[in-house]
Amino acid sequence: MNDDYLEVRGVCVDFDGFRAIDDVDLTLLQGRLHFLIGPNGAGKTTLVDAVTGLVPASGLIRYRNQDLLRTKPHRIVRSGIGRTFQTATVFEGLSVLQNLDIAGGIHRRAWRMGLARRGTPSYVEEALETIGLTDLRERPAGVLAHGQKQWLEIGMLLVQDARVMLLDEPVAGMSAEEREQTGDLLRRIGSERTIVVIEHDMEFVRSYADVVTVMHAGKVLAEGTVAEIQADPRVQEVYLGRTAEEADHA
Ligand SMILES: Nc1ncnc2c1ncn2[C@@H]1O[C@H](COP(=O)(O)OP(=O)(O)OP(=O)(O)O)[C@@H](O)[C@H]1O
Repeated sequence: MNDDYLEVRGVCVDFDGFRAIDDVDLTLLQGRLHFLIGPNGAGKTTLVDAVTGLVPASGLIRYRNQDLLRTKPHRIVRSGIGRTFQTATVFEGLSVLQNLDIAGGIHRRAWRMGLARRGTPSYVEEALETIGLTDLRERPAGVLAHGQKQWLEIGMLLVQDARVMLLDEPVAGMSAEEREQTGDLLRRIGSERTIVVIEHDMEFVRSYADVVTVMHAGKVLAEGTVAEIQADPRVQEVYLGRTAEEADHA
């Protein structure tokens, strides 16, 4: 196996004596769409916070032989790990292109020099193309549709050259069409990246997940394909049971 995977071993996060993440093990492989599901409060966002250095954690989180628990958040970004949050964090008053400029800060010098001579650098053009916003590049991000803002955020990770993308509920609030476009986008960019999606939308999980990890009360309850997860009685009890029942009545 190459070293392009994220390894989580025995990770714990405590908040004033409350154990929000409890001895979590995960191996996130490149080229698979990995989904993290579980009831509210299961610890999904906190786990992503631990990987990106936003909360202190114990245990081991390693990417490309780098120990992330001993790495500062901005260096974690530089080492190729990017994330989105539940609410979009684009700069609404700035254009799509300016948002990508800011996100590509690691490359900024090269771009500034390049801009004077050659216009928009190729990696920004590629990101615009990939997220489908080429024609909207001069638009203020604030006027974009909800789905387009989420795609811009993903574009911002692309220009950062994030090899690992941790996406917190990227399709929340999207129309069915936007969800499908997002799923296709994740498939395209996921073939050469490690992508982890926190998601509540089970229809979306069923359509796009290669691997699903179910969290409950800070622990990994189960891991497998959608079919394996759905057949697991422990998962049905804490989480999918409710969803499956709802699906039966739908
Ligand atoms: N900064 C914090 N201080 C104290 N407790 C926290 C903090 N952040 C999260 N928690 C608690 O940790 C637990 C896990 O929260 P987390 O947000 O990671 O869950 P989640 O699975 O992402 O839930 P949701 O699906 O609702 O987003 C919850 O009980 C939450 O209240």
